[in-house]
Amino acid sequence: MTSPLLDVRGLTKQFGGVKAVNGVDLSLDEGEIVGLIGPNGAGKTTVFNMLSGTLRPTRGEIHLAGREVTGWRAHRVCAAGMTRTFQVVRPFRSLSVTDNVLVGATGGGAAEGQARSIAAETLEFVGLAAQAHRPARELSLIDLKRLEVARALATRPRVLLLDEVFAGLTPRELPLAVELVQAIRRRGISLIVIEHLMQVVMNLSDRVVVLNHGEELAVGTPEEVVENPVVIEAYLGTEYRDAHGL
Ligand SMILES: Nc1ncnc2c1ncn2[C@@H]1O[C@H](COP(=O)(O)OP(=O)(O)OP(=O)(O)O)[C@@H](O)[C@H]1O
Repeated sequence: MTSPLLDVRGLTKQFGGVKAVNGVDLSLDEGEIVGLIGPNGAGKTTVFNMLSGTLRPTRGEIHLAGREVTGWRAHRVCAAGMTRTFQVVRPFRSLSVTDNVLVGATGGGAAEGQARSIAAETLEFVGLAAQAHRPARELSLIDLKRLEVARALATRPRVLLLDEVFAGLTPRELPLAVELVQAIRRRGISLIVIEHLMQVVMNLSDRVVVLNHGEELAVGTPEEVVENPVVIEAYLGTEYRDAHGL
């Protein structure tokens, strides 16, 4: 049996007396999309912060493509092939769209000339080529989300961690964002997606991991998870069950 691309064991983060994340195991196979869900404060963002190197785990191990990367800083984790987007997008607002993506490309280790071609190709891929020269502050919300994804993609990751990229989008925009994530996977990139919108989680995920109070409450296919009484009780609520005839 081959080992997963990302293999996380016993991941724990303690803030003072609070265990924000407590002994979480997580795996991600090549080409897989895993949905990470759970109530507010469940520990999802803290998991991403530890995986991407912005927070050092209190305990646990993170293995990426066979290498242990536990406690590595973000730029090293990124160079090893894993990067994230942020829930609240934070581009350099006065820089052009292209220059924002160049920051990602050079951060991923590309030299100047190569970074330019990566940036141009990535903007084309996410549908922002026509906006390349505009300052980031002029973009609409969906285009800012595209830019956030482009910045992360330009580092050429094998694993991309998406933190609520769908939040705030209109019902007409959601399918476009879902299609973008599917296109990213078709490029051979594996993804973990934090998401509150169950419609999106159900559409995208091969597997879903449910966190609650920092611990893993359930893991399974989207269908298994939404029918799990423990998940309904802790997160989805009986309204969800009734609305979907479960
Ligand atoms: N830097 C920090 N210092 C202290 N406590 C923190 C810190 N970061 C997060 N926490 C706490 O850790 C817990 C998990 O928070 P986290 O943001 O990871 O949850 P989440 O599942 O991402 O929530 P949301 O869905 O609201 O984004 C919360 O109780 C939060 O208050």
